[in-house]
Amino acid sequence: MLFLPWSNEEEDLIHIIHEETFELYKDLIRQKRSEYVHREANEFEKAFEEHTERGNDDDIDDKNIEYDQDKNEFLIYETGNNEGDIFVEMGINIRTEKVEHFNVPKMIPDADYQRLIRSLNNNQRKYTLNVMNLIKDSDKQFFHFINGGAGVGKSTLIKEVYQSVLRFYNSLPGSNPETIRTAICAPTGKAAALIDGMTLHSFLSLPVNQCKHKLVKLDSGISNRIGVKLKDLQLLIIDEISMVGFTMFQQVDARLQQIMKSREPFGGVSVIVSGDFNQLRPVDDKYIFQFSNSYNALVDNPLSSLFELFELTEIMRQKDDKIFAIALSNIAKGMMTLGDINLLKL
Ligand SMILES: Nc1ncnc2c1ncn2[C@@H]1O[C@H](COP(=O)(O)OP(=O)(O)OP(=O)(O)O)[C@@H](O)[C@H]1O
Repeated sequence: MLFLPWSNEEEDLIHIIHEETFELYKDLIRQKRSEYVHREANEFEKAFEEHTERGNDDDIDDKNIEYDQDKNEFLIYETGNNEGDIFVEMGINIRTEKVEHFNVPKMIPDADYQRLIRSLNNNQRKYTLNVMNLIKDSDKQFFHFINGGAGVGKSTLIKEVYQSVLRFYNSLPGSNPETIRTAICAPTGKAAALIDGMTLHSFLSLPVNQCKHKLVKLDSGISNRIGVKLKDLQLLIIDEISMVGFTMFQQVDARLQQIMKSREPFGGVSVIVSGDFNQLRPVDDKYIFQFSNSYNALVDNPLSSLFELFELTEIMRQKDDKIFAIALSNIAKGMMTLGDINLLKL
């Protein structure tokens, strides 16, 4: 009935005998439905499961990233925090007129910033000072990985670091607040919204379809326009890194090299990544770092070997949330207590 055209809600939809109306218009309903529903929900689930199983069976050939010129797969997204191009995701080959859009970094009000800084715990504070010293005192590129279980304050920390770095850059004489010198991103729209950032796809115009393992080279005009916007980029912060797969991480590296016109890793841009590898894993891809249960990195990715590890351990969530976060952390370590089991049974 969803697909039956109507003009008066009361007469056409509410005060009717549904079975009779359906019988009367079933051909039209089926025809309209077929225009919108191409696959049933359970078919999607089945396809997704099959795809995941296949992905697990044969590991991705990471060397197989190709660079080619296929403009349809590569679009500059119109809005900040979207997940990508809906037409491309649906496999519809429509060229829509696009304009690149960057969220110009926004400083939070002074009072909020001071409150944020004052609320930091010791480790968060130490880490911030470390980053600020690196930013202020040298041009040396750095790569950090902030690791820690659920609720230890990783997102809070990177939001604060981003604000601190932004303030520093904006305080430099002659600085242009419209210039993007630091950016904060996440792999999904939801995660990006939580940190007031952009998706990696939007920010770096990455291809939506990760399965093809192709990074399409930017059209030179687009590349130049992005290059102008990002030419001063010095620090990229990425949250929820566990959801960024091996392939996507390489694409971030390649895209930054292309935009910054530099063969240095990540185009010479410093990178801070933050996440918990016991939480969500990448869709249809393997982790960028491989971890054993004891959190030791078994480095099999040249990019991951660049990263210095920083751990946050103190769970910052309040009351009930904190108990839940501890239970999650125990599960991740394979050390569940009876209390944890009972909590999850409720
Ligand atoms: N220093 C702090 N003082 C007080 N509360 C804090 C502090 N750091 C973080 N929090 C609070 O703890 C909670 C968890 O923080 P946050 O979301 O930053 O953790 P996370 O490690 O990113 O968690 P997850 O991995 O589950 O996303 C939030 O409610 C946050 O406001």
